[in-house]
Amino acid sequence: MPDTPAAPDTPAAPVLLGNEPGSFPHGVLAERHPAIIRQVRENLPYGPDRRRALDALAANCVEGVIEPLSADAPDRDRWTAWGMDEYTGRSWFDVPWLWSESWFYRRLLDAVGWFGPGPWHGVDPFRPVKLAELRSPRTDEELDALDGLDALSAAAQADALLHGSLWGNRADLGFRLSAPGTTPCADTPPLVADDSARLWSLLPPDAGTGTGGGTLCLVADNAGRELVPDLLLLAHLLATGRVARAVLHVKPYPYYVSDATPADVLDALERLTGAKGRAAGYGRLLWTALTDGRLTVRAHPFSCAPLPYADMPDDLRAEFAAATLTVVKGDLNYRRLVGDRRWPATTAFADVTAYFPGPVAALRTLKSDVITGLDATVETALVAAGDQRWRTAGTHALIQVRD
Ligand SMILES: O=P(O)(O)OC[C@H]1O[C@](O)(CO)[C@@H](O)[C@@H]1O
Repeated sequence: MPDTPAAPDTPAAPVLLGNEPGSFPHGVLAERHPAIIRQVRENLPYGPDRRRALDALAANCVEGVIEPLSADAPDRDRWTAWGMDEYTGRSWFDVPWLWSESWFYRRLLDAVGWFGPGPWHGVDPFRPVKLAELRSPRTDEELDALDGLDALSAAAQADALLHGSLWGNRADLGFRLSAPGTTPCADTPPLVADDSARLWSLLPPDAGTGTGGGTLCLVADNAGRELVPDLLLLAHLLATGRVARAVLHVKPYPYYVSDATPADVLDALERLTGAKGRAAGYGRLLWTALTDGRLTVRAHPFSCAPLPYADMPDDLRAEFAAATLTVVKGDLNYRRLVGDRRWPATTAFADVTAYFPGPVAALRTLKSDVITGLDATVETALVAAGDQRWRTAGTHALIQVRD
């Protein structure tokens, strides 16, 4: 399988595995995945066959080994190219953590009958939790707060929407299964890196007016309370002429519990168009932009690949190369962007993303060990403030740009 180093000129750090008891990746494989299966079992009335399959997966993912997809699996060839044969027979804990996690979600879809011919074909096992979040009063509050933006300067409005999209990444349903009630850490500033000025310099107002304006790719992460502010940001960028077109990349199938799929985009859009005030206006703008082609939704198979973006296929590479800026959202996408490795925290973000075919920005709250691009002073302060939970608790965030 491909194993392109994220940055040919930077010595590659070791790839993260899940086989170290007590480590964060080990906890995800040993505890979070079984908890996700229990949640899926409770949230939909699956029949005995599906329940048996879920129980079998619960045992296999903790105690078993990787078993190949069935011969008639529609994506068997793709997974073969992504390393399935190489890892068959190995413990889930002994292969790259990134690979193992993606494999979990792929096998979960088998267990619930997503690909099968039966009644559960195409039914998102995470839909109940996604919808509950989208319909929650918290979402109403966030949409109502948008009307307060009118009192701000244009620059402050843009920053508010950028930060809404950034911190929306904390609303991750899988994450909350094992990190309930995390609160921002008062000891160190919540933003560990802030390249927002560089980001805005790449998207000047009105650069997108006329026919030759720029395209923004936004590689989305979670549905619901992250996707809503992502859409608001896109609407604002289109409305202010900072971009002429936007491409929203989502997952082709349910993944990492709350990751956004095309169906989730429609649900979020409905939430916006059904809202009041500025939110509704943005909803209508996005609806029109979808119909006239200024906004497109992509669900590329590689979006669910268990591999870093350094291994992206040529068609995706060409898309990102043509964009004025690609904004990559969330923790998992960050791991895939820089490579899921034990980088020293001060490793230059520009070095580990040098392979990326165009300007790229990461908007991420920190929910796993991987981190790059920190100033040494920031790292020292974070470490001095206590334990290493700043890396994983979602209390800190970053905006990093490589142009
Ligand atoms: O939704 P996000 O921001 O990608 O976070 C998902 C993260 O949750 C985990 O599943 C566990 O932290 C990570 O593997 C992953 O990076």
